[in-house]
Amino acid sequence: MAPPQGSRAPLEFGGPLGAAALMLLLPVTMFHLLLVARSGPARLLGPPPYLPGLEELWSPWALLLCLTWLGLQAALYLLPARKVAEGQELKDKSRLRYPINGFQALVLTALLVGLGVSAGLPLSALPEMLLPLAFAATLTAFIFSLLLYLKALVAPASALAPGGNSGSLIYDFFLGRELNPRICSFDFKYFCELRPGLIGWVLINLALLMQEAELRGSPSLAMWLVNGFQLLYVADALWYEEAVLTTMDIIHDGFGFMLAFGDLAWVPFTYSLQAQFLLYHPQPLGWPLASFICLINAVGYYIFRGANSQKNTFRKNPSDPRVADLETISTATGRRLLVSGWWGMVRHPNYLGDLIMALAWSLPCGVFHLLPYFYFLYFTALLVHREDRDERQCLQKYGLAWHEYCRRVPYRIVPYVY
Ligand SMILES: NC(=O)C1=CN([C@@H]2O[C@H](COP(=O)(O)OP(=O)(O)OC[C@H]3O[C@@H](n4cnc5c(N)ncnc54)[C@H](OP(=O)(O)O)[C@@H]3O)[C@@H](O)[C@H]2O)C=CC1
Ligand SMILES: CC(C)CCC[C@@H](C)[C@H]1CC=C2C3=C(CC[C@@]21C)[C@@]1(C)CC[C@H](O)C[C@@H]1CC3
Repeated sequence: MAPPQGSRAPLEFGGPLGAAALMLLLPVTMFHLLLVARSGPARLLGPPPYLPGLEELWSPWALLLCLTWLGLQAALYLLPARKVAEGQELKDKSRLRYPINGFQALVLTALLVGLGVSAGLPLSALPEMLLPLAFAATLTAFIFSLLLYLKALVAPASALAPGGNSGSLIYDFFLGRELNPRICSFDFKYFCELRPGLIGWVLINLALLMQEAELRGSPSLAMWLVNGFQLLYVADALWYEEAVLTTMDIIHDGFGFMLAFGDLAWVPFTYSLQAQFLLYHPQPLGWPLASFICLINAVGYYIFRGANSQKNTFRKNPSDPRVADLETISTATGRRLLVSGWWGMVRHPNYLGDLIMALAWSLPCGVFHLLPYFYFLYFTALLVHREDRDERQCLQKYGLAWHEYCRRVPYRIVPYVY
């Protein structure tokens, strides 16, 4: 299939071969983690305890649950929003509108789940269903990506993403062809990025906490910490939902298998790994160490939130008194770049904060297993790669001014290290 004119971009993720490998590797890794988390030795690098048969993976009930969850989140997305935000300018100079009601969806989901549990909904049975649920979510993501690929075939050229239209079927299916696939005002990518996966992640964490309470009389301190930290992270993402409109996922990447699988399966089933590990491998944790871990998470959150808010405030209104005194450099596009404050310390201070939090989420699981540190390791790789992609895009956008920024702020993520 010929690529549409004018939309050639350098291939990422190792081209079609890399995309094919990732499409296999990502689901295999997710199932591996789900299996080893519940096994005795819980070895990240060892073989899985056994290979599950199709009868253990496939359950029509799990698929029904998965689709009901998506339906519920879609219904909450369609409720009246406190605000409707405009996205970045598109190729055709138009701007899309997005409802800002993600936090409301989180609160309403919590109320519904609370009502359900008090009426006898067996939430603590969810951990037993993680394998078939993950399988159903993977299947859903695959079929959904296929439909998105087909939808893109009839989309106008102006609706296509810069990156996912190479002409290679595998590569484009993986990266996604259409930038903002929508039906009427329902934006699939924006919906998936923040709602079903992130809220599903905290729901799975809660179910694991409840099962631990059933098994051992009460949830452990380690389980409380992991639940609390990750709930804060998800609530923050939904509270500052508008900020996602300026991420490269929304502005640059198409919606294909990578994001569909990432949002619907990878996030809920692998980001809940620490809580899964703790259910099967309880870890003693005293208050002094717990307080120290809370401090690490607080430092990470302070940097993460401070950096993200500073940039978002500056991008919305550079004369805002909170950012007006910061030093900046001008670029040929008319937009300026911050060179003092958080963004003068390293070029991605928000990634640094995020990584510190990732470490704090693993520490309650002790230091004798590598498995709960998977998220930290994977996330380091993801952010280093993401940072590299972002730098290339910024260089393209800002040219010489970006070189000047790199000269003034030489470190990327960790001061004096990287
Ligand atoms: N938990 C998870 O799995 C993931 C979490 N994240 C988190 O999501 C958040 C968003 O991350 P992400 O979308 O990658 O990128 P960023 O929020 O870091 O945004 C990068 C953009 O910021 C702008 N920018 C860069 N430097 C400056 C500067 N000095 N002054 C002003 N603007 C600048 C540029 O865009 P422009 O100039 O066009 O505004 C650049 O493209 C982060 O906190 C990250 O840690 C991200 C990925 C996965
Ligand atoms: C599994 C693949 C290799 C990659 C999948 C990537 C996705 C899981 C992530 C891509 C960007 C994401 C962002 C977030 C969650 C993970 C994904 C979807 C946040 C919503 C997390 C909370 C932050 O506050 C904002 C993030 C934006 C990017």
